[in-house]
Amino acid sequence: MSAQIISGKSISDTIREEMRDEVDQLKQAGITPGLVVILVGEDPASQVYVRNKAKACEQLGYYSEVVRVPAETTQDELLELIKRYNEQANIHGILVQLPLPKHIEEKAIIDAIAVEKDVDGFHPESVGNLMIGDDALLPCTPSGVIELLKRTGNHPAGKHAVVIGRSNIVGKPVAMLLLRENATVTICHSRTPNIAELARQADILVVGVGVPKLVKKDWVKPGAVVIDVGVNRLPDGKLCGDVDYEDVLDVAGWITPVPGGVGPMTITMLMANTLKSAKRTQA
Ligand SMILES: Nc1nc(=O)c2c([nH]1)NC[C@@H]1CN(c3ccc(C(=O)N[C@@H](CCC(=O)O)C(=O)O)cc3)C=[N+]21
Ligand SMILES: [Mg+2]
Repeated sequence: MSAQIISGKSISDTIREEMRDEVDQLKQAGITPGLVVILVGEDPASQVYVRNKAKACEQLGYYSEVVRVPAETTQDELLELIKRYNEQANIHGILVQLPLPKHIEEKAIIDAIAVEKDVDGFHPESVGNLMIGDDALLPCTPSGVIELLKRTGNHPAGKHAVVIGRSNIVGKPVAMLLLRENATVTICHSRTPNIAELARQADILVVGVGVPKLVKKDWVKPGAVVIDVGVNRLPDGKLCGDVDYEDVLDVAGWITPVPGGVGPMTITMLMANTLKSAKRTQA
């Protein structure tokens, strides 16, 4: 038996279609959702994401700006730029593409973004609200993962979810969202001695560590749902996940491909967050 492929591309298209009415209504009320993406330096991988985000904005009729500043931009200059967009009423979401050049402290930048425009969900106040279950803009990749699960009928409630990775942008928030959905959650990381054994107990396995093809078929329980958050650029230019897709395909019950899995969902959730933020400005 071969796993069912979870098409993030197609689910993403569905969600964007579902959003269209809401966007149009808001625009008729005089509010066009606006997103600014700030790109520091010339990282070629970042360029692709930025282009995909701009495309999604165009498709949904958002106002979008892409601000490209040189890699030598100082922290103060970047803070000044953020301050400007914090105050700009036609902008509802601010995304500063990470990682930043070494001379800029990421925390200072994230902290400076107005929490109501924090469409990445990386601000400490957004993270805190997620943790206590209050209303918040949720981080895009983790909320995309939850959407993929729910929309394929793989509801997390009562399941054992194993998360490999503990980053602030993927592992920790996705674990918290799975918990909120009533899964039992295990978080594994580089110092976990028996990762394969724990992974094999997962009904839902979420992997986001940045190690190409780390997860092999003997890490996966037959029939499990495998969500691959990895986006690794191989030397040949091809994109590859943290899961050995070919190897895992005939043991998993469900699997996300890379590309075409979690990636498009990240962008769609960014669009959803921007819409949510824009709607909140309505009287
Ligand atoms: N502040 C910030 N927020 C982010 O959300 C953020 C970031 N910084 N830095 C970089 C990572 C990475 N990321 C991706 C988004 C979309 C795809 C995506 O659309 N991937 C497509 C293919 C893209 C391609 O072909 O290269 C896919 O998987 O099918 C991938 C990766 C957002 N990130
Ligand atoms: Mg994001």
